[in-house]
Amino acid sequence: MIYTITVNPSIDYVLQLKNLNTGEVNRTQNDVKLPGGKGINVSRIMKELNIDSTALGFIGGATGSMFEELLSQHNLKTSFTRVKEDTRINVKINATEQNEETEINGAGPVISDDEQENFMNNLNEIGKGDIVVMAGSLCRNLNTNFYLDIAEKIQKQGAEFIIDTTGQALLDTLPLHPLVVKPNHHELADLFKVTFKDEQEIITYARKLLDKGAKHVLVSMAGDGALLVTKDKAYKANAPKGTVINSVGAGDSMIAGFAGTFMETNDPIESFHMGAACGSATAFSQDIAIKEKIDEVYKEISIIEI
Ligand SMILES: Nc1ncnc2c1ncn2[C@@H]1O[C@H](COP(=O)(O)OP(=O)(O)O)[C@@H](O)[C@H]1O
Ligand SMILES: O=P(O)(O)OC[C@H]1O[C@](O)(COP(=O)(O)O)[C@@H](O)[C@@H]1O
Repeated sequence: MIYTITVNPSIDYVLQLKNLNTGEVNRTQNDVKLPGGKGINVSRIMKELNIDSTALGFIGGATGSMFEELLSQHNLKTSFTRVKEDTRINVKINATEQNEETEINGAGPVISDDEQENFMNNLNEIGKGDIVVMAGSLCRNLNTNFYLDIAEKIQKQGAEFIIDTTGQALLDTLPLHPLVVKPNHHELADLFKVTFKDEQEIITYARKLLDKGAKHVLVSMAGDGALLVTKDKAYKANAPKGTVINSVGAGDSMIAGFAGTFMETNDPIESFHMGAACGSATAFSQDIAIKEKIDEVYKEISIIEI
């Protein structure tokens, strides 16, 4: 079984307007509320790929109830830990004529010690053969060790893990050998406080994550595609041409496609192909991609060794 952990889920409030003028009143042409958060998006893509997963995380308050209602139509297996404070609302602004996406993500609720303990106890059922995907930011008061504590616990119970987060929280878990990490190229540059001149430099820094313990490193590069880097080889997936509608969740979709396919095939290149297809298919969709779109985009992607 795959478990996804979204410590800090969100209601994604996606606003579409022609132009965003800061400091003025702006009116939307279209707006939708989606159940968001990185692990949630991973579970949703897995569902499209017909792979079973259980979504875990903290939800709370009236926004938490709304989140559950929004999620209910997706028929995911969930086992959330209820908390007192409100689930956050993340604002995503798509300015279509400016061709610009602006995101404002909330810090999330404060999680009490008891709530943290309930969450940890909920992980006791995870065991051998399971894969745990931990994704997204931590709620405002959680210690940066929180992911490390989870990784240590579920590894002792026999499970593998994948982590999609940034900064020190990511670096700390590398010695425990995550199955996959997927920084985007900006996050990878921030990790090492560098600026990349070209893809070869990206590959060099991706290999540093392998050296620190990651089993596979994907580097996503939005409209420029993605890289899969191994100790002695590197592969590139193209980003097919298409109309970008809402790229929120593209990275999560890539992880879901990679992890789900890897669990079934153990083949990193095929998994990379499916990951890239899921990422682009989501960028070309209003919401997280559906199966038909993923299949269509899959045919437009080639993986080449570089
Ligand atoms: N504009 C786009 N056109 C085509 N594919 C895209 C586009 N944006 C994202 N993708 C695909 O989705 C993947 C993940 O997107 P990216 O934006 O890099 O991740 P994140 O959301 O984590 O920053 C990319 O590597 C690419 O394969
Ligand atoms: O936990 P974070 O880093 O604040 O990100 C949360 C946001 O990430 C998303 O899961 C989208 O992630 P990506 O665009 O990086 O794939 C949104 O649904 C959510 O609002």
